[in-house]
Amino acid sequence: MTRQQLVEQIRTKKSYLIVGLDTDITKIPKHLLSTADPIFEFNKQIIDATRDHCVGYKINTAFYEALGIPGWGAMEKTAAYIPSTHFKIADAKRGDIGNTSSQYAKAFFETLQFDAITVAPYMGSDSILPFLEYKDKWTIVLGLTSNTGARDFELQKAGDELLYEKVLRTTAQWGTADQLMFVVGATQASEFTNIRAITPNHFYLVPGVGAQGGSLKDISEKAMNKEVGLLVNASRAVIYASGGEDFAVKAKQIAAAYQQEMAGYLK
Ligand SMILES: O=C(O)c1cc(=O)[nH]c(=O)n1[C@@H]1O[C@H](COP(=O)(O)O)[C@@H](O)[C@H]1O
Repeated sequence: MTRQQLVEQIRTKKSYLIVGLDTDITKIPKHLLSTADPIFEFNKQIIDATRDHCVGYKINTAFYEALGIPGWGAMEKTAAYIPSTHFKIADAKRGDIGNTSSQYAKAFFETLQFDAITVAPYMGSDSILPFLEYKDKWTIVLGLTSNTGARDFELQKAGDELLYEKVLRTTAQWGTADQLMFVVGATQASEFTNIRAITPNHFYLVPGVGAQGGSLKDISEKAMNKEVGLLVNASRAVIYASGGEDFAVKAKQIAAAYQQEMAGYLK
């Protein structure tokens, strides 16, 4: 999906919501456990219920990998079920020596046909460049993450700047804003203005609203650019809005509420 298509979809729907499919077999409603593929069945109903309110889905691969082959199967089926109109993110946080990253890129961009993948920048340029060779796909580099551990490295000084600032400035040179995004945690409000100043044109994938307590208002007011430039993810707050048989109805209500709030922030 091109940047222009993404922006158009956001403008049309008045939403920059990404629904996170962090589907945990221990948290899905019990009545689904007797179906042939409970994880896929849950995702399918969540997608059907929320698709009008969001612009994409983020599959957190950990929840699928944890289940072995059945989990991988559910991920493949879910990825194929996501409508082609929607942005499809593999939240896999990969990155390794070059020839290994090439295989990760092939797995997620070609075999599973995701539009985007999250990658960790710690190993440097040769670990990221194989993803960026796919010019029509999106590489989403961890910038400033939402977790408390962001203080351990990302918010430490690296010379005369913070490590995350160095990551943003350096990786922004490796690809264009048409193929590179950054993860910016919604919980890191004090840094939003600075981050936008360093990377004025990039899209951000913003996790951390909902269950982690980040503010949709803060990120929207401080980091939106003229092309919106934000994809805000909510996982648990949407998909586990109810643990009962009405889970999809409740997920739709929460997704619609995010959409409505987002519509108010769009310039
Ligand atoms: O890359 C991510 O998506 C990510 C980066 C980050 O800094 N923080 C973060 O929470 N995430 C992911 O975003 C999702 C957040 O889930 P909820 O807190 O349930 O909305 C999970 O899939 C996390 O793995």
